[in-house]
Amino acid sequence: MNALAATSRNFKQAAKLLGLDSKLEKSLLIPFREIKVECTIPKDDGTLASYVGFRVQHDNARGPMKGGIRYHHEVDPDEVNALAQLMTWKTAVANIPYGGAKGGIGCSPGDLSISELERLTRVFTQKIHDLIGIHTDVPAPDMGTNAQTMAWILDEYSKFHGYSPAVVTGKPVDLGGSLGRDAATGRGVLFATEALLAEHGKGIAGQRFVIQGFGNVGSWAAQLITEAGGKVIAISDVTGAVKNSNGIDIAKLMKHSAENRGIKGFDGGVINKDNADGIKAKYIIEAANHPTDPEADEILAKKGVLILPDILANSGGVTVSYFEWVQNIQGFMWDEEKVNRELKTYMTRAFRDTKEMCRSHHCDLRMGAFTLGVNRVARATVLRGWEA
Ligand SMILES: NC(=O)C1=CN([C@@H]2O[C@H](COP(=O)(O)OP(=O)(O)OC[C@H]3O[C@@H](n4cnc5c(N)ncnc54)[C@H](O)[C@@H]3O)[C@@H](O)[C@H]2O)C=CC1
Ligand SMILES: O=C(O)CCC(=O)C(=O)O
Repeated sequence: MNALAATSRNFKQAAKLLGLDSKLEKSLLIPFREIKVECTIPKDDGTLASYVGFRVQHDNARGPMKGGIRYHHEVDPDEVNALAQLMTWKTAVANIPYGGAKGGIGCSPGDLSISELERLTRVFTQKIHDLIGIHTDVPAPDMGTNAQTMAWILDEYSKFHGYSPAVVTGKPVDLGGSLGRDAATGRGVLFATEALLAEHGKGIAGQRFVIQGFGNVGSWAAQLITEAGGKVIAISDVTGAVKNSNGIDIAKLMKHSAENRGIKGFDGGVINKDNADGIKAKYIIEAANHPTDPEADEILAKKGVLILPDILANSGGVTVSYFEWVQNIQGFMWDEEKVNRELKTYMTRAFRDTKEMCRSHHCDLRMGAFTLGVNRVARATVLRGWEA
């Protein structure tokens, strides 16, 4: 099942549990705006190369649309649509005043030089600058993009609209980025995992963890879990996997990964209906977006595996993006301790609110988070008089 079909299926199930009116359900599902642009750049060797860039703005009932920009060869309209929709429910689960959006460019960032990436980012920004903005749509990093990408977007956007640091989040601290944003998604994963384990009378210390992906989110999660006393016994990325039942030395692996552009030697794979049955974990924390097929969800539920869903587990990134945007608008910088303290408050609250929906709708954590998010967006939509 493709990402959009799976996300829409989860949404429809939540709408049914909430008893939403069919017209409202339809209007919540259809994206506000879908943008597709051609981005042609001169390569370093003088030849021209064309790429397709997307930005899907899914919903703005609760505030400006918010979501990352992904550079990956598999980026396509369906995937960006699904990820934009997930952002709408995620910002509502986190209870931050945003809607949802997502963007991407179909490219292999590892095959482009830094100056080619800069030209591509600037051309993409030129094509979409009139459709994003501080109170309209605020991009951030996602897979294949980082703080430097945000700095280029900020600079290009500012040429058209004047200096506007709040137009992107996840930017370098020197340009108004928030302290703690780099680690925020991984730290939020730690806080959400602590909240889940506490429900079962457990803590991070002494637990064994397996992590798929070792970029921004995976490496920070590994580092913070280790600091909290957890044992990370296996990690995979696109280049391979490492395993050590005594616990992997994360600092050494980070150095190796930076020097070798990944962990080599093993083919990674996502969770799907073919491998879900082989999973022995008791808990799955979805630090990535949409890593589990609905078919795999069903298999894992039968096996009694508890899944902490993406729109809750990885909401720490967009939550600190919100703190960054607030700091930019106020022109006042928070210290890192305050960022991390507030993040913990937001993550714990999101977990508690999700559990409350699980209890009142007799559903699992994924449906708890979906009903929570969808209900908040539905209420805002009705209050604004948009449902008819
Ligand atoms: N960066 C952020 O703040 C947030 C990211 N996310 C999600 O987290 C996930 C990771 O994002 P980032 O860490 O930012 O990206 P990144 O580009 O920094 O790292 C991605 C990592 O995933 C690995 N990977 C890709 N395909 C894989 C596969 N099939 N098996 C094993 N590993 C694989 C890559 O080798 C790399 O280590 C994405 O799904 C993203 O949408 C969610 C919330 C916020
Ligand atoms: O920080 C943000 O605004 C968005 C992060 C993101 O793309 C995500 O949560 O999937």
